[in-house]
Amino acid sequence: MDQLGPIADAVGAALDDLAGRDAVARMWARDHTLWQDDPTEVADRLGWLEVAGAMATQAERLAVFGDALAADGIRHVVVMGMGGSSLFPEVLARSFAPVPGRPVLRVVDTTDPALVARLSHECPPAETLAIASSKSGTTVETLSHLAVALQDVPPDQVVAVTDPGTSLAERATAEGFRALFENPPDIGGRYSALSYFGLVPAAAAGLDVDALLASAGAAAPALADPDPAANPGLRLGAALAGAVRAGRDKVTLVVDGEIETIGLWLEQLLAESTGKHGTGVVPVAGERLGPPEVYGDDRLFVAIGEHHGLEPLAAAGHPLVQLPSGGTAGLGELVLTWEVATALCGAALGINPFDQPNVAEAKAATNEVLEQGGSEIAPTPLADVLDQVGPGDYVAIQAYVDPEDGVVDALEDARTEIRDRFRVATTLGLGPRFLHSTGQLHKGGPPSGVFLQVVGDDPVDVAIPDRPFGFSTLKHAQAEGDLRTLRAHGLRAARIALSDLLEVTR
Ligand SMILES: O=P(O)(O)OC[C@H]1O[C@](O)(CO)[C@@H](O)[C@@H]1O
Repeated sequence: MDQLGPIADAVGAALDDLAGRDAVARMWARDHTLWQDDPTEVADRLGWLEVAGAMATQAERLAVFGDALAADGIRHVVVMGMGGSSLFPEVLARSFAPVPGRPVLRVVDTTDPALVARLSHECPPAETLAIASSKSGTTVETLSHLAVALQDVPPDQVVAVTDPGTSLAERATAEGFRALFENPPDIGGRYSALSYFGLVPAAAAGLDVDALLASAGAAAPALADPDPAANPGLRLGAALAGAVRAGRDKVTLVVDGEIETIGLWLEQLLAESTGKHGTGVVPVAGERLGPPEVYGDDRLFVAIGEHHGLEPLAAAGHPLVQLPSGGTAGLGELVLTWEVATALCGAALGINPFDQPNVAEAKAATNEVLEQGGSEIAPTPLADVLDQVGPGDYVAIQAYVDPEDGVVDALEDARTEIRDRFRVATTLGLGPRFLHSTGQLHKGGPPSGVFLQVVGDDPVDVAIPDRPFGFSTLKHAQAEGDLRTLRAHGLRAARIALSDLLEVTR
């Protein structure tokens, strides 16, 4: 049962507003004026509403594709993509046990050279299928990984998932890739989980695509119901918008262990969709659950599944929304419910939940650094930055490190310590993944972020074919470019020495 407490009035107002504008019906009718008069990046971004049904007609093709991989001796499937093109495959890889006799699914969405170097040892080229996933077909990380893969893997072990007509689609045909899956172009990256972007990796790993789609399909009628009592997406969207309006914009996700990594996907959906024009939901994913006294009065807790430790939070006056968890069997429903909620939250907040107006800035700054050469950035003492943290802020650790290194756990400890000491929300994003997820919110959302950037050293580098720089240079340029962009927005952002940040727990 939801316990909305201090945000109940604001949630009621959001529900009234959405009902008054006939929001649910207009959304399903693909009426872009629900969000803005200009149809650009709205009218052509609503294909996710019905994609589960459309994809059901492709289930046979996907099954044939998956069966053939196993028969051809493929043991590893590596998805190369960023943000919306890779995070749902990451959820699949981490939520489902490998299917016996089928390839193991893995995702690469980092420019950390240590991981890139390891990957080619851990996934022998003769047994590996590489999937290049990019809506635009132009994302530098994805194209760099593809270039590395093509050094060792023959084109008939490479697949492209992209929009029709992109340069990646042209390459798939010209270079004889094993398959090209052209995605419906009216679906934005972060809403693409139930399209080819999620389903091709699922089929390759031998997962039950039909079940995933059926779970979403079964949820659709309720999600189209204008009655909030019947529509969990409408209730959730109003709760998110009401929380933002009531100053509780730190939406803290507490997720069922089996599908824990859905938090990563939800983070990018919420942050990139709502974090703009100075407002938005600040999703807090993967933060350890604590006692009431470590939280400020800027939180809304959203729990998926049953958890110990929530009742004391509600009793202490923190608003709580509880959603059932269907585990892996309910993933399709969960995805569609949150997409509906996010789209309606955007309508209630008066923003377009389908664009990402600030993402290009950091990309441009990275290119500038690559062209002009990087600079030596002297680390700022952590204490100097933490001195600036106050109530209502959030501290975002942005770590350009090897995602599989133990340092990530140590950073989680540092994160918890900062949360407990300052009673502020904390996030931990791995670079450059977060640039395609929370990066939009950091720059365009509420200016309450305090950004701690750490950049791991690279004992080895990996060259990127056909580029004048390797992964290490790219990683450092991405970090520097983002730091410049955050500072250009007047935000509190600093490079911190990794050792200094880890010291915080001692
Ligand atoms: O699928 P693409 O075009 O490679 O883009 C990857 C990601 O980059 C972003 O455009 C923004 O960083 C996301 O919205 C998107 O999911």
